Amino acid sequence: MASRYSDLAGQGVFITGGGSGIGAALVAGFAAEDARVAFVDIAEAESRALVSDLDGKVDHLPHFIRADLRDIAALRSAITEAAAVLGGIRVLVNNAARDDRHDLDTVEPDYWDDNQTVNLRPHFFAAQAVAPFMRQAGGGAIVNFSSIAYLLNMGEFPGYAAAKAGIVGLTKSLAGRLGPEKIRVNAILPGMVLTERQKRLWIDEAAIAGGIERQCLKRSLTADDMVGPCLFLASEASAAITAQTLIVDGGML
Ligand SMILES: NC(=O)c1ccc[n+]([C@@H]2O[C@H](COP(=O)([O-])OP(=O)(O)OC[C@H]3O[C@@H](n4cnc5c(N)ncnc54)[C@H](O)[C@@H]3O)[C@@H](O)[C@H]2O)c1
Repeated sequence: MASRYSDLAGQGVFITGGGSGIGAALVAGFAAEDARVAFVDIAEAESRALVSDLDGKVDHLPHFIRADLRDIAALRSAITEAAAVLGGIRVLVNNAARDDRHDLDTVEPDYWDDNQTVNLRPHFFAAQAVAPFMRQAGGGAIVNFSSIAYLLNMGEFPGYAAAKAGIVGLTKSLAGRLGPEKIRVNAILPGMVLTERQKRLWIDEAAIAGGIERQCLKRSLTADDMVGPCLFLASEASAAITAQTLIVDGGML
């Protein structure tokens, strides 16, 4: 892939949930810009396969760290390790999530807490942990993955939807706090993106057809469709953009 954002070359980039789905496309996309990438995931086999697959194709081979984002100590230690390996961190992409379906009538407090511990809490603590490295670098960019799902009144995942709405509030608050230090914070709201997990668990042919029917663009979105918008928000091409949400849904909303 031709380099589109040359200022990203050599920059340290930390991505959560980079082992599969959109995260894997982001790892490959930043690496293709010659960025130095580290990513965390719990999916070890997929993460190691991704690194092997990129071997020989990119200048800086991405660095995988196994870490469960529910464990904040492990997340902090992964960010410290990444900064040492990459020579600093200038970009954070909070991508990981778990969109498990759950029913209003049966959710218990433990489930709710665990859901937020994956879908919202790490976003704050990753930002807190990368901020010192971004200050050292003279600035940085944080991209948080939210979702259009919280705008669609979907009843099957209230905890996930609440977290995705929370990410937008978090994005705006962090942008206010970190803007004076030249750290920009924005959110991407993907639409229906056909990752392997989505196809395996939730999206059948009828759902795909229904989604395309609602979109202006009459094709399915792929993980690669999220890469350009994320590179843009990470790069100096968007130097004056912060506290914003970018909807990437093929025109569904
Ligand atoms: N796919 C879509 O249609 C869609 C739509 C809207 C928003 N999004 C958002 O885009 C982002 C990526 O979505 P995706 O579809 O690629 O998801 P995915 O489930 O395919 O991948 C998420 C990755 O995060 C990892 N992960 C999950 N829990 C983790 C944990 N506790 N610790 C470390 N890693 C963990 C998984 O192993 C996986 O590699 C998410 O924030 C999601 O909410 C996706």
